[in-house]
Amino acid sequence: MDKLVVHGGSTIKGAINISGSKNASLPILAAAILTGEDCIIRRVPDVSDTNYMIQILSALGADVERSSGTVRITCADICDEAPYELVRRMRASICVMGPLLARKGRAVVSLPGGCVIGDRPVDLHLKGMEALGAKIEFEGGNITLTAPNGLRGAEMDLRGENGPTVLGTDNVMMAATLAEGITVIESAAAEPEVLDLANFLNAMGAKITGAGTRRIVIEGVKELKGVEHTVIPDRIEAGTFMAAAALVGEGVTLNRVNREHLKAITAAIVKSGHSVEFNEAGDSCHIIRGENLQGVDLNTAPYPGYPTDMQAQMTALLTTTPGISVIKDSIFPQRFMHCAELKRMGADIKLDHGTAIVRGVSQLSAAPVMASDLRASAALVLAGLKARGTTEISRLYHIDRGYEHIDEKLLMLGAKVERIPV
Ligand SMILES: CC(=O)N[C@H]1[C@@H](OP(=O)(O)OP(=O)(O)OC[C@H]2O[C@@H](n3ccc(=O)[nH]c3=O)[C@H](O)[C@@H]2O)O[C@H](CO)[C@@H](O)[C@@H]1O
Ligand SMILES: C=C(OP(=O)(O)O)C(=O)O
Repeated sequence: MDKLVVHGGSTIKGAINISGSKNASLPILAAAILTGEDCIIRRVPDVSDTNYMIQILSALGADVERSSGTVRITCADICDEAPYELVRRMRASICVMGPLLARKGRAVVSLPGGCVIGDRPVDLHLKGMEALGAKIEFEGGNITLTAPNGLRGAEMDLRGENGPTVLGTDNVMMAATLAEGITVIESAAAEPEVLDLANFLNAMGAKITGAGTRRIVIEGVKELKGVEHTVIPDRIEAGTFMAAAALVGEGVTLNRVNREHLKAITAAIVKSGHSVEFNEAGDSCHIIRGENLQGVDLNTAPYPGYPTDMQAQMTALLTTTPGISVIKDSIFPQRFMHCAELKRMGADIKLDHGTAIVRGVSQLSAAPVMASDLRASAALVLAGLKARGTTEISRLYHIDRGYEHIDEKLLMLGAKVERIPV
């Protein structure tokens, strides 16, 4: 369990490359199950979540090779039961369910448990699989789905109480690629990661239209083939470094980004008084810390709204932004574990039913803090960069789930950070 020591109070400057998206990579790696041919996936970030997904695929019988950012997967002969010991470590392992069911006619996957960011049910995933004709049974903490005669296309609405489901849309879309007939998903998630998965599946020979909108239509095909694909840039990693640049930057450039995917995050950072300039191609941006800053009100929403995965980091930025900011998380109303730790560093935050009311203070002070989840840990790193003194962040494995070599990237920008193996 490594620790990160952040010596606060210095500035960051320079340029870094943003990695491939963790949340696009995970379902794309799982989608390789849909074919017996070789899939080559590039820019897969070297983070523990993608490593777990690779371990799950290997345990299912896939032949997997990883060399830096490129992963080659061949699922010539695979079994249909995902091992609990691996699945329980990562909620996104649920994305093997759709591909296994479509390819093997049966899938056994552990029911994911609760999570520190809130309740994370899979009822919408199962609603979709049932609509495609799967029989579902629960036993011993596992879900068993069967469709011995194959899946059939169907129309369904996957809207939940808090909006669409990203991995639920991915799962059903993957299952429907090999179903007989046409599937229509209404109230689908429109996140860029869903579109990236659809592009991967279409390159494999699937017939998917409408991905990236609220209505996805999938015409089932008999089989899919191997393909090469490059994963989209990680918009949350980019947003996190944008927030760092806004907090303590002296001119920071982020390369390998996608302007379109960053609109809501850019708007929030600009509204709080900083400047974000993109190059003409929209794949690089330069952030200059502002002088006349103001609080902003945010509410997380499905894409193209403000992403819940950037809520904690923006909360950290706003702790030292003058004025009052009201931050609501409508997608995961309990996702405020970072606030207690930020308060230990001197932040003025009041929590009220899924809303954080942040009153900007002039300075944070370093403290030993504990990471509770992936984005909460990123928020603590940001606060540590800004704070006076040395902040020690324990349970760094949370941040290693989703940020590729974050300490090395911060060092490249001139931050004073040290990873201490414990
Ligand atoms: C690996 C990955 O890509 N993870 C992302 C994905 O998670 P994930 O796909 O698991 O999140 P969902 O989009 O499914 O969750 C959105 C909302 O729907 C609810 N819900 C979800 C499924 C379901 O069957 N029933 C139900 O009620 C959830 O509790 C939540 O309130 O999207 C989230 C929302 O953008 C992000 O925070 C996660 O980083
Ligand atoms: C919550 C996240 O991931 P996961 O859905 O895998 O827990 C995230 O990436 O912020």
